[in-house]
Amino acid sequence: MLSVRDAESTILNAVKPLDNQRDIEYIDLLTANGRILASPVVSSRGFPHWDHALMDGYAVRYHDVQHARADKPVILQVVAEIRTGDEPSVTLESGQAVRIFTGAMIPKGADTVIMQEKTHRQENRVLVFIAPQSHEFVIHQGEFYQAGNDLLPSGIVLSATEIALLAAAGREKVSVFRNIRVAIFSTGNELVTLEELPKPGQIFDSNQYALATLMRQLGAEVLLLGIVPDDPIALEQTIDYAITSADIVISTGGVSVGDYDYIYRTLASLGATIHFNRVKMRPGKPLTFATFPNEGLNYAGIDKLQKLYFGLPGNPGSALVTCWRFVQPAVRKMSGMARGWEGKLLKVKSSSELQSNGKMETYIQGELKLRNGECEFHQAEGKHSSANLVNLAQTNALAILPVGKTIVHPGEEVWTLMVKEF
Ligand SMILES: Nc1nc2c(c(=O)[nH]1)N[C@H]1C(S)=C(S)[C@@H](COP(=O)(O)OP(=O)(O)OC[C@H]3O[C@@H](n4cnc5c(N)ncnc54)[C@H](O)[C@@H]3O)O[C@H]1N2
Ligand code: MOO
Ligand SMILES: [Mg+2]
Repeated sequence: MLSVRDAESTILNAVKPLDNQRDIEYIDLLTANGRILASPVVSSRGFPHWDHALMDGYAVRYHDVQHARADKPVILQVVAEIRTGDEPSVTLESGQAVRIFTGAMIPKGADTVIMQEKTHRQENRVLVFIAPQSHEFVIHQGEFYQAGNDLLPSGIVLSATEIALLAAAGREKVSVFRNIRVAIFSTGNELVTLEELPKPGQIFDSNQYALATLMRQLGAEVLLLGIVPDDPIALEQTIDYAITSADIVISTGGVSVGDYDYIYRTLASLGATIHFNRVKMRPGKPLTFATFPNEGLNYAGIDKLQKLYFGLPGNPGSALVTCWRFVQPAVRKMSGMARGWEGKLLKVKSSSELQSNGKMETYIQGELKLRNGECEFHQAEGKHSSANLVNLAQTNALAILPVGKTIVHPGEEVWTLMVKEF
């Protein structure tokens, strides 16, 4: 059986990122939050654009004021005022000062700004009571960034700070990767939609809701294909449609060894390359991963990518854990993110005793909590079963017990996978 690490590398090796020429959109800056930059942004202006003042005060020549003292102020002639936004028309001569404001351009001849609190104004003269540092409160053109270099690299996720920088560079529109398209369906004769009333033996389909939510959080465009019965023909039709309509297909159920678990057989009959159908982990052992070559598929714009198929186990806990552990990194990589696809792993103290049979890499549901500024893992209190969605509702992290590890004592450190912000 494949280890979790090998399963992960098999998946990530199969993922080809979107193409930075073909798979792009040019969008308004205000709609770019969470999108991934498809090409580096270069600015033709440096940051800051001009030498400017960092304080309200007086622009001076350092040489004139270097010996100023409280008991021996230097007196300068105020020859002009430069308001923020004005282009200076004066050149400062020795013995002169210019009234200046935060953000205003420094006039030629000046090299230093003195805060107005350190001065005293007498009509058109200013008394300077303290010697500044040379170049104090002046920021120079290009000191943050020099024109022509990469201002932002491609492959980064845009958020408020990058969007602000793009605005500062005058970019109204930005080139980003298109959204990944993910098709999702549930399999199982026992499943009903939320509009139906479950008869004895039937349950509502919750997996599509879980997976659609997780995929949308990653910015994917979700195509919900509904509930498919445990029937090879219906499954074949759905999978065939799904792989021509999306970049990634996720199904739940039907991947174990039961007589009505048809996913493996259906994938094989459709000519998929099945990379694995068992992983040494709990929950999630029957996870199935396959790829479909791109030939013969003609969905406009996405026909050249290899399609990925994730057959997640039907148990709600297994479906979520395998999605967090494997599907999310794959989606991030395909989306064009340059790095940081893998889940966020955090080593913390466990406040609970954690147990495993030691045979499988075990993922234990629970919560990361801050206590006295330190992060701790608390095991979820309900019954631990991959069928227990109630337990999962407050889970924000999974503690990971590697193969061979049977117990983690309270106070001992354990690796956790963060699955929700907290
Ligand atoms: N003899 C064996 N039996 C099972 C094994 C095994 O190794 N030998 N593995 C177990 C493991 S581990 C898991 S996980 C499940 C996986 O089963 P399947 O992927 O085949 O899923 P189903 O049989 O279709 O369903 C399992 C379970 O999950 C419920 N389910 C399914 N879909 C949904 C949904 N969309 N929403 C909510 N709940 C769902 C379903 O009703 C079943 O209770 O197999 C074990 N068996
Ligand atoms: O390991 Mo299955 O994935 O019980 O739940
Ligand atoms: Mg089954």
